[in-house]
Amino acid sequence: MSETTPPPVITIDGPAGVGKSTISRKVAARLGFTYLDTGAMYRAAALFIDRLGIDSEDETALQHALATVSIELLPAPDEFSDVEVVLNGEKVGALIRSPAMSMRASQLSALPAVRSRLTALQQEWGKRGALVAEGRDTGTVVFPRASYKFYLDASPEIRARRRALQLHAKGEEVDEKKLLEMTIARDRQDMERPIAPLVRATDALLIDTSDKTIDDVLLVILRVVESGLQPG
Ligand SMILES: Nc1ncnc2c1ncn2[C@@H]1O[C@H](COP(=O)(O)OP(=O)(O)O)[C@@H](O)[C@H]1O
Ligand SMILES: Nc1ccn([C@@H]2O[C@H](COP(=O)(O)OP(=O)(O)O)[C@@H](O)[C@H]2O)c(=O)n1
Repeated sequence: MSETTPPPVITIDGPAGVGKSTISRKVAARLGFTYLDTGAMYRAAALFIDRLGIDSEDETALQHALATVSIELLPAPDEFSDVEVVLNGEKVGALIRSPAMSMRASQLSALPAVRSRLTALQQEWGKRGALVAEGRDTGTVVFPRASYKFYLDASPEIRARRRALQLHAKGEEVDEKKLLEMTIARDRQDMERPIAPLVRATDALLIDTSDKTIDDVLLVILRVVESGLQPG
């Protein structure tokens, strides 16, 4: 029996607010790949669990509930917008993007039942076509054999500032000091969890975006991908 080659996958991981979504959307648009926002799936799962009021310690109840949950990602209308997230038929985009939901998603994403279900759903996406996947563990756990892997980084201060500007542009009130504290706390939580922690894959290219524009970062990634230099 002949094995078919899986579609190509590019992974882009990194801490909160570093530019993963912005860059991934652009890379996907340039290459004609599908953009997979795995963080949006963790956010939707957190909302789902909280709405049901499941005890997060109850692994069996979590597994049972998550077995049938439907989390769809609809393509963003343009390369500047977030993907629309449909949770069991309901559009929940506006509900899952708040700083409070970011923290909640981070807490619940440490649970084994949540990780195993979402990882499986993400790997299904990988079978359907070429992907740019972004999150925390896309290069380490979800797609360890990805064709190209990138890890974006920048100081917490720079990331909190970018996030503050982003929320401000949406007309939201922002306490930048609090945002910085939350960014640091969330990174620590994501990096210190035992399962699929945020860590650079040994074969991922590290890009420090602190002094780079969005276009600079895009160019670095496209150069690597188009030159075919990074082995999968
Ligand atoms: N290199 C960069 N320079 C300046 N701003 C950036 C850069 N990369 C991303 N941004 C901005 O930072 C904010 C957060 O980016 P986003 O892509 O949402 O991060 P993430 O998906 O990693 O949380 C957005 O407003 C985005 O436009
Ligand atoms: N592959 C992923 C993606 C997100 N997550 C979790 O989901 C949370 C929200 O992810 P996100 O990518 O939407 O967050 P931002 O980086 O956009 O702020 C993270 O803080 C992680 O705890 C994860 O555990 N694994």
